[in-house]
Amino acid sequence: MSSAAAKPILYSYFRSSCSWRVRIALALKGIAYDVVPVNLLKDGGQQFSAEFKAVNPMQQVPALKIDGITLSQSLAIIHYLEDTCPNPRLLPQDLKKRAQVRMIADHIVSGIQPLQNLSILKQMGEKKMEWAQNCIASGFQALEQTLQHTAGRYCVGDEVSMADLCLVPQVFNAERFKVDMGPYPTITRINKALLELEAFKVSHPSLQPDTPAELRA
Ligand SMILES: O=C(O)/C=C\C(=O)CC(=O)CC(=O)O
Repeated sequence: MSSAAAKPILYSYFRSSCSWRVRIALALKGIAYDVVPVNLLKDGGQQFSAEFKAVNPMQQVPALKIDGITLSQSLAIIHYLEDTCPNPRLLPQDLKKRAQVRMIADHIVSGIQPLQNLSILKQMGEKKMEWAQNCIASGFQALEQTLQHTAGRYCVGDEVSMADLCLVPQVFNAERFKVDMGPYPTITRINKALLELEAFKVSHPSLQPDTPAELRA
């Protein structure tokens, strides 16, 4: 069998929001894969090991070995899955809606999550919680307003899109960092609707092979 036919391998950490985005895409598209867990806290962070650096020089999860290449950066991975496995589609056909999906995804992926990721929080010491709350809250204020124009049942209209794959893991982080979700009724409603879908359930941080027993669903 050629490497192109091998099952993809996802390097993942159960509660990494970026890993979860990719797990949702794989689940929605029905792509079977094996998980190699990378524990971001253990041994000073397994992402910094020489072994993992050889897989992903960026020393971050997720990374996906697929079709003979190794990809990192969750949205680049999701776009590859979209290009190679277009059903169900995660980008709307309508070009304006498509741009709105990308706008929302980028807002979360570039404008919120990197400000509250592990490497930044480590440098915040005691201010960690407050910092994460402020970054997520200011990002969500903008997102709430944006969604009031774009949302149907989901972030953009009534079809699940890449924006939704970014939203749900970011709300999980917000809850983890005890952000008051009161001011974001649209975000809360869409998150709830998405969590009813099977692909969002099976990929949830509480159900992963590396989820610690005390956090398992
Ligand atoms: O505290 C830990 O268990 C370690 C890391 C994470 O969960 C992942 C992140 O860096 C946050 C994120 O996904 O945005």
